[in-house]
Amino acid sequence: MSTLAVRGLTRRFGALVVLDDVRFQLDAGQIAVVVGPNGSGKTTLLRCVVGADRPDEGEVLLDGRRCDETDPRVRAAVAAALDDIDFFPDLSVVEHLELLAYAHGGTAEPVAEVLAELALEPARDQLPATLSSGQRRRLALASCFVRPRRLLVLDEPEQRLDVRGRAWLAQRLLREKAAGTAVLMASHDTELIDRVADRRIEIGG
Ligand SMILES: Nc1ncnc2c1ncn2[C@@H]1O[C@H](COP(=O)(O)OP(=O)(O)OP(=O)(O)O)[C@@H](O)[C@H]1O
Repeated sequence: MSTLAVRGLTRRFGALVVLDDVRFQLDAGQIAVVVGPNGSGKTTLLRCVVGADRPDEGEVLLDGRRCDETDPRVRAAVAAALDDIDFFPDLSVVEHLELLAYAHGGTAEPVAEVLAELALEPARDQLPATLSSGQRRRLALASCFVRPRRLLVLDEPEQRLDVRGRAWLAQRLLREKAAGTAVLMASHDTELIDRVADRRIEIGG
């Protein structure tokens, strides 16, 4: 059974049909990259997959069950970094990561490594309001990697990463794949896509 199955997904905003009968499957250890021009609906597709937006038609199945973000099993399995990440204003970087790890049934063990990988160690005790936009993006990514996950959903994870960060990202995604995580991501970075993608899901254009 596929980790993720998307069937007949359609999303309209007024007269604008953004997603039109999108369908695909994603197995454990596969990386699928959603590609398409600006405004083609990549973010909308990812939002529908994680339950942050509701499709007008179609369904999203996780392990054969309808994906509902209020289902604890779904929330335990899906780690996502989309655009709209909010942080608790009074928790530091390291406190966020530890909280997320524990909240999803993990331990704080991965936190030190993830802080180092994402160059967040110097900011570990800062509050979110004091972070640069790049550090906020990296904290959003870090939030996915400190917790248990079987499906990872990332919206343009290359954004605001420098050359070293992008090299790290490719390696990290390949490690996710090797560990059996299913990865669904949107990206405009052709080099990254060529390195990691098992499959391209083309929408729009
Ligand atoms: N809540 C909304 N209400 C109305 N229109 C919306 C809404 N969300 C998205 N859209 C429209 O849907 C289209 C697809 O947007 P989306 O953000 O999914 O594209 P994208 O492929 O991720 O774009 P980009 O590559 O620029 O990030 C755009 O025309 C956008 O304006």
